[in-house]
Amino acid sequence: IVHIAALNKDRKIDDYQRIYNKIAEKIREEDEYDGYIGYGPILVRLGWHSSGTYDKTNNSGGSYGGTYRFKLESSDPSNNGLQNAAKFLDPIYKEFNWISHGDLYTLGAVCAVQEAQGPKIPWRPGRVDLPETETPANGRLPDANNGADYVRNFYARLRMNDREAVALTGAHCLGRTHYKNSGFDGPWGAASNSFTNEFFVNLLNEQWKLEKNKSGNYQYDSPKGYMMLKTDYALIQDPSYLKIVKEFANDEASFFKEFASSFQKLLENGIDYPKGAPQYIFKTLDEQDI
Ligand code: HEM
Ligand SMILES: NC(=O)CCn1cnc2ccccc21
Repeated sequence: IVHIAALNKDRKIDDYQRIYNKIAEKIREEDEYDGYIGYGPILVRLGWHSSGTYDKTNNSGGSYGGTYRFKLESSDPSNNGLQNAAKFLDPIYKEFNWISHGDLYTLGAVCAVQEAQGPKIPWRPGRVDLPETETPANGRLPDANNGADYVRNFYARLRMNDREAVALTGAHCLGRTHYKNSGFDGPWGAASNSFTNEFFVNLLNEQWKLEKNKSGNYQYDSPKGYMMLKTDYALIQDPSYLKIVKEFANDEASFFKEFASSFQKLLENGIDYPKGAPQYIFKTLDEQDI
């Protein structure tokens, strides 16, 4: 399968910055969502899940076709709860319906990371809406009840190495798990809407206890009320992953650098960008004094 980015000569950076600002202002405005966490974390998850269906073996899935908009994909149990992110973006799509769904979902995730004081994520437009027939089957997104070998194999399908895998999972500094969505709960402690390296600091510094939760799933809990999935905890069980966790816990700048490149790679998996395709780095609201 080949997906070529469509170059749209009529649209320049300020067109996309306008959409970025609309999303950023709406995140700022609707701050009460999910116990005042806000919409940032779930917008990041929507961009990740619409990209995480990618399979390098046949270059299928991924963000290009915007197929999350079809029932088959949005009703995947792995996508429970993401409807809230899609509903958040609906009015913005109606106002700027010249943008493709794939570009909107990924732009929303980039905006959410940057507005949470995370790193700048370079972004390229050109995804093209594909028909429902192109929707990938359910089951391509990862299952949290697994260890390091599963995590390594899963990320390999997305062309990610150990360093990229650890960096990407660092996005679990944002938001929280919800029983009704995934059968995991917590953290009772501070769920965050700021993008930091805390996920790695917590992994190394907290005492973790494997517990069976009320849904019958196993998760690691800490005295401070933090939680980790088994796939999170795997990052300190595996020697190669552990080395990288320590680096990112001690050097937030190196985490930010690796996250930015890995997240752009994740959001662009499966897309061929022609020579001269534009790449944008958006300004935050703060940088524009908005
Ligand atoms: C092995 C890989 C991964 C597994 C098994 C996993 C699993 C999960 C689960 C079970 C939740 C809770 C969903 C809910 O109950 O609402 C969650 C939330 C989240 N995930 Fe992951 N995840 C993985 C990788 C990633 C990656 C690569 C990113 C982004 C780069 C990411 C970003 C997020 C965010 C931001 C949330 C919070 C959403 C919210 O607060 O509503 N995750 N993840
Ligand atoms: N600070 C916390 O205990 C929550 C961090 N956290 C750990 N694994 C997660 C998975 C999804 C969202 C937040 C997560």
